Amino acid sequence: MNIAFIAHDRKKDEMVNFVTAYEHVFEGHNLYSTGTTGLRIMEQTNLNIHRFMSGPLGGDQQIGALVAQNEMDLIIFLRDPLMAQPHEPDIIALLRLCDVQGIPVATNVATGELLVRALQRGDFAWRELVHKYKPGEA
Ligand SMILES: O=C(CO)COP(=O)(O)O
Repeated sequence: MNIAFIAHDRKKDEMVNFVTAYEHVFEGHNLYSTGTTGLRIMEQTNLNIHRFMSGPLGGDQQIGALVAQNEMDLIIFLRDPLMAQPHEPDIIALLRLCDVQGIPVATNVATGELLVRALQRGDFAWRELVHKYKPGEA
């Protein structure tokens, strides 16, 4: 599965702890992140993550481009609900595209845990069908 990690600054420690706890689950998947989030996770784990630009510089939009193509299977996006972000429109756009494509997205650790356990159980197998039959393809 293609999985993306994104965390705002005051949520980065929480993200690192979360990914570390489930490192054994994530290690078998293709991992993506915004710039600084991915750096922090890679410093603390043995995971290999494809890092896009930092969020304020367009990283959310880069991940959004994969979502638009229905190529992202799961997004863990730990947003900071108590601090305004300069790139708020990019954040809203990414979440909107997740809803357009029906992509599972967790915006807090509690939901993240549920989705990761579902991933472990094989509940994401339907995404393989999505990858197989992309819109516009025969
Ligand atoms: O701002 C972000 C998401 O909106 C996260 O970006 P960084 O991972 O580069 O800090």
